[in-house]
Amino acid sequence: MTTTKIAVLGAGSWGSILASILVQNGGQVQLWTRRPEQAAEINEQHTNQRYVQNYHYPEELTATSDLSQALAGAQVVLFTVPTPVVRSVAQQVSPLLGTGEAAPIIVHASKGLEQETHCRISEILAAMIAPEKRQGIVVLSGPSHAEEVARQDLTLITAASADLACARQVQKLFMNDYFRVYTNTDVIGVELGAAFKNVIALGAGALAGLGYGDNAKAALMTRGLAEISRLGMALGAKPETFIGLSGVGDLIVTCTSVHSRNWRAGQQLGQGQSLEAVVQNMGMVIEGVKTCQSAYELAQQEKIEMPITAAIYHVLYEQAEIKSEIAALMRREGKAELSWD
Ligand SMILES: NC(=O)C1=CN([C@@H]2O[C@H](COP(=O)(O)OP(=O)(O)OC[C@H]3O[C@@H](n4cnc5c(N)ncnc54)[C@H](O)[C@@H]3O)[C@@H](O)[C@H]2O)C=CC1
Ligand SMILES: O=C(CO)COP(=O)(O)O
Repeated sequence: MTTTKIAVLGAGSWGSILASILVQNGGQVQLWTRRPEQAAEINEQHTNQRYVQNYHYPEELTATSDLSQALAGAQVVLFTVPTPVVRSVAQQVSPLLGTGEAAPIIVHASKGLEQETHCRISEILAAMIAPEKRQGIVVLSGPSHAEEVARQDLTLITAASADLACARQVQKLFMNDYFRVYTNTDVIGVELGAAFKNVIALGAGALAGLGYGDNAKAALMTRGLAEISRLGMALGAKPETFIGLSGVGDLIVTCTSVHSRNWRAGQQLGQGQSLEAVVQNMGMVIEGVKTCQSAYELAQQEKIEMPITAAIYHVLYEQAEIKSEIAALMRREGKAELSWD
């Protein structure tokens, strides 16, 4: 069996742990970071303390701050940088890729929408990387906190692509005894479920920060899923995707886990901290904050009712009080639960 050469771009918590799985599965991985000192820490100490504490990376994993070195001969290029920088990283990557037979499969594992354009990540990648420089674009998504994957807890995710053969190749690269991958062809549904669940997780954290209990959490998740599905379907997603791993699966994990940065950010907002302080102190990406604006604007554009998303938008962008937003949600006129009733 030939070894697959893989470039992983972004050495934060998710990129570094995905790189670790790929090495454990026999891949030849180059992990790219902008910061030479982080590459040195990974190569020499086999740690990445700022992002994943107390974890020893496989010694075969090599990191580099030289993008052309990371991409040299790569058959698979995995983007794991935060949504706001995907476009600029793809712009740097594109001139360094081979064409035709030498073109790699492009994979991404980021969960957000570009704030200004509302683009999904695969749309950004398709715009920035010419068709002759890629075999296909695959999205990896599902309930998967890096901290738990690091300790080899059982994790199931989805590899979605319009090109099923590419999704199957990526599935094969990642599958092992603790990491199981399903394929899906609904790229829109998988990407939108991943992006919008982060917004709802901010709300779940805020409820926890204010001391609300499990009833409120379950209500928010259920009605949040209804909003995600409504907007997702208006934007071309298949409804069944939202009851899959990248939909309700990821919504559950992000709304209930202390590992979630979005949930923790919401909790801190609920406890009265300012958004600026929360973002500053997290030191890692909180995708839901920017994606909330895109979701809010898309809902208005598509004329889709998304009261929970709108309430979170009012808190994040219009300095609304969380408690008054909750009161307004509870006082909305009575509705049928299902839109077809
Ligand atoms: N952490 C997790 O458990 C999971 C994260 N994700 C998604 O993966 C994406 C990345 O998340 P994390 O790794 O957790 O974020 P992180 O905040 O831990 O790390 C982000 C990394 O991107 C790098 N970066 C930032 N700006 C950059 C730029 N302009 N050029 C190059 N590198 C840059 C940072 O230096 C850092 O190494 C997000 O979209 C997130 O939603 C998806 C599943 C699980
Ligand atoms: O997407 C995730 C788990 O599936 C990670 O969520 P956070 O970005 O909120 O930590």
